[in-house]
Amino acid sequence: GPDKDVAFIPAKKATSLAATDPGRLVELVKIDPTIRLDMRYATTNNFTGTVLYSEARAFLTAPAAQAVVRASRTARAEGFGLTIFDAYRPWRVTKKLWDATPVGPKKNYVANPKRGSKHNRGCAVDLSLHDLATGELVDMPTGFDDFSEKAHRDYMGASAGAIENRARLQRYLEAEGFVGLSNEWWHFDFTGWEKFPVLDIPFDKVG
Ligand SMILES: C[C@@H](N)C(=O)N[C@H](C)C(=O)O
Ligand SMILES: [Zn+2]
Repeated sequence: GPDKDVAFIPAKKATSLAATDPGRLVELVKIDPTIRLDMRYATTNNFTGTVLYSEARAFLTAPAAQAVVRASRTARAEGFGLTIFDAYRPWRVTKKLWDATPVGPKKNYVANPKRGSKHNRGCAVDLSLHDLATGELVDMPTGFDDFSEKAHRDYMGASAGAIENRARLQRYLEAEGFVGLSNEWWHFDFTGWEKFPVLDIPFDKVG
């Protein structure tokens, strides 16, 4: 598990999240069926090249999930949909991602399992936008999990369209209480994440 001072709910305590607990994980598509999933860690199409999730499902704590739904509504009104790459991530998967990342600068793009990831708390989301008219993902400065400086939120070497789309995504999420991670244009943390424990509940035990 993570460091002793990190509040941690291991897999065997999965039932300790009551239905009324604000930290209870909510499945995004159940509260907004228009949200599209491209859960990359449920496929080999991710930086590890291995399947890390047995199911392609996106969960967040209730307040974070509701905030994503509000962002989705604003996006849709302007002709865009949300495509989710990752949301709640069990702690054991953060451990695997960390171990799969070589020592060096790429470690800056993955949370250290000793502290846990905000994804483990159901309070971080990785996502992009698709164009509702064409169904295509919009142009962004990089693909998901590009661990280079081109992924930085302030990287200005991308096309004007990609920079505009990155700003649009940031505007939708920041209006609803998320803060963008400086290194990764696709990653947003929900304000107040400190109040939620690091979880290691597998998807099939979330309920
Ligand atoms: C691995 C990448 N998708 C990611 O989520 N990075 C942040 C820093 C994390 O692991 O929490
Ligand atoms: Zn992330």
